[in-house]
Amino acid sequence: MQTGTALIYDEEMTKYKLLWVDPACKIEVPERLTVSHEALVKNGLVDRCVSVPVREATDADILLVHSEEYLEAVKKTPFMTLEDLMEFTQQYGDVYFHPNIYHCAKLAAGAALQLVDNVMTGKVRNGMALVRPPGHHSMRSAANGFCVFNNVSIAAQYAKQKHGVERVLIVDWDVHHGQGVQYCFEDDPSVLYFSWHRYEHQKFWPQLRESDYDCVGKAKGAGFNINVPWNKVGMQNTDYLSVFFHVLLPVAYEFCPDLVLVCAGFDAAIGDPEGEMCATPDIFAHLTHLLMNLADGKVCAVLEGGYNLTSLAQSVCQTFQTLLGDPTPLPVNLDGPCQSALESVHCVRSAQKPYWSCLKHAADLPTFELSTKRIKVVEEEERTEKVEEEKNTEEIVWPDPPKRVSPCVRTAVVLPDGVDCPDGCKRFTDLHPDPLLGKKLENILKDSNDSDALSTLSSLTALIEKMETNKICNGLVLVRDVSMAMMCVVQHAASLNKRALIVCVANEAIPIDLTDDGKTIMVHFSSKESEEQKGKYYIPVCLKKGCSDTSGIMQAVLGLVLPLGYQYNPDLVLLVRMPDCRISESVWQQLIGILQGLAQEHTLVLMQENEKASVTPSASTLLGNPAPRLGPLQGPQSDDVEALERLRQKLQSDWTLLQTTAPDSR
Ligand SMILES: NCCCNCCCCCC(=O)CS
Ligand SMILES: [Zn+2]
Repeated sequence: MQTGTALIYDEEMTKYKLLWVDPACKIEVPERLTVSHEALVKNGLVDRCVSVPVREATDADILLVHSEEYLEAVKKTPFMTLEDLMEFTQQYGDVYFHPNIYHCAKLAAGAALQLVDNVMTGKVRNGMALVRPPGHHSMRSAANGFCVFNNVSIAAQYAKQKHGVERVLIVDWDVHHGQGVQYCFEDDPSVLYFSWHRYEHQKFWPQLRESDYDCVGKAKGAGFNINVPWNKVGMQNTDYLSVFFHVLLPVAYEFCPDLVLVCAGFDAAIGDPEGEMCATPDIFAHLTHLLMNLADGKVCAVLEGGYNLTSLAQSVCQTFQTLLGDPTPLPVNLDGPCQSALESVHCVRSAQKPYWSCLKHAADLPTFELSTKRIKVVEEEERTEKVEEEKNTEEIVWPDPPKRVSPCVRTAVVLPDGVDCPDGCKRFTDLHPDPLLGKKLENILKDSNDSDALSTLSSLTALIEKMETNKICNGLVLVRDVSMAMMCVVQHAASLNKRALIVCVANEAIPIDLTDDGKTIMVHFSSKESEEQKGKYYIPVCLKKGCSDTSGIMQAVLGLVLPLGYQYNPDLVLLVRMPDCRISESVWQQLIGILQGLAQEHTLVLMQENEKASVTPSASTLLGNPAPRLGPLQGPQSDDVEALERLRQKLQSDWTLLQTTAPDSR
């Protein structure tokens, strides 16, 4: 299995800067790279990465995206006087040139290509390039928004041409719309471009009509361009996650990319003068994690924006730690998305509905949107350049991201004799069995002197305690009686006052009486409608075709289990696979991989002891290896979707992160 995270950085890219007065450009400073790299050094992350050298992009590389006349023009800048540089700059918007910027722009693009080469040839699993100048605003024949060459667009074309990549997903989490990327691929169905961006109904830079949610791509590329406008500032972690759960991830899994490129701009983080958002740096740990089970883990992040040097450095470290496989931090107290974010999610899903089967049941455009659409057209004429007032975001403070310590044992296993311990795992036995355990579990144990059941259960309970004290990250346990073991875990977690999220894949309904006390929440996948409607903590997901229905499961995991799980914020995730369920191995691995974003990766996998064939694949994913791709997903069954939507309607007043439509409260 491929491992290793590439870090691509060269201090040469710090050797250009603004040589004259220009308020719009003064935030793009060399210190952006130095503080990021220094933070990586300070946190011991550079030593854990594979350092890959930069290279200069060749003319041929650059001509994959840019025109010859533009390249020839930029080639002249190293020999220009200051006056010439200022005059040359005038023809473009919100960008500046410098005698050394052409060299640095070739290195920035070349760094992205080095990253693609190393990931595609399997020298590393994933990585990030720390570069400047950024790229996503530059266009075929124009520099723009601090960008000279479109680093990520060049990397996408290069990956297709040199490595035969057929489908590239570009996730642009920078707070600005990468219009240069959109223009490059808007009629290209092999490159799915996703961007969220501060928009404020076209009042925010670059004030383009084509940045709105209804610009979905052109001709064959229709549906392969996804714009999520933020029409207000102050967006928080929950707003970002809501868009990943209800827009990006369902489409990304349906698209099933061979490669994921990230326009990793951190001006979307709190404290940034451009974005003026409120999402904290640790959110990038989760956004990165949520992409790492796509494309067999082939994720290449390339730095774009990010102008608050504190939040930039913290966000870069959060991203690298997740690429390296460190446990994600707890997603603390997420409330639901704000009204404006919800409207954007609603509008994007309805605009993309014709193109993606995962969205075929999405709601239509909210009525108010149709009316404001006309109003917006009217405002078009009135649009005036907003006067740039100095943003005093320097005063904003936020807590340091939590330490993310990897337990010394990543994956512990409790297996019957005769089942080998998978490489990288540690066989676990309870060294100090609790003599009273039989008594404590008598309500669960049918036969309290069933010695090996008792020993398994005591290992199970001891394993949970080792996870809760962060000695062990996650675990895999094979038992004879899965239901009984599950009840034991539920009871033990409750006794430790730990909140458990249980995801149970079965075929039949299972005998379990969950106390509705909120200490445990269970999502139960089965092929049978469960007659009793239990409280808000027991969520039956019925799939007509049962757990063999890949797209049905994935639709529910991404659109229901993830939002629920992130909002519930458990200390422990228990994944239970009932013997009768027919889930496919790779879907099971996706489930394990995706849900590791919760509970600081304290995932406990519970299976029947005869599922020996599943031990190695389950352990592989628990060890942090990416789950295998599922292939492009078909649409889920209509009646399953309708059942899921009924469930959403019922739950979303309690679990607001489940919402996908804005109440028509205009
Ligand atoms: N004429 C009004 C100026 C408005 N500011 C422009 C800032 C461009 C930002 C580009 C960027 O951050 C790349 S990620
Ligand atoms: Zn930006």
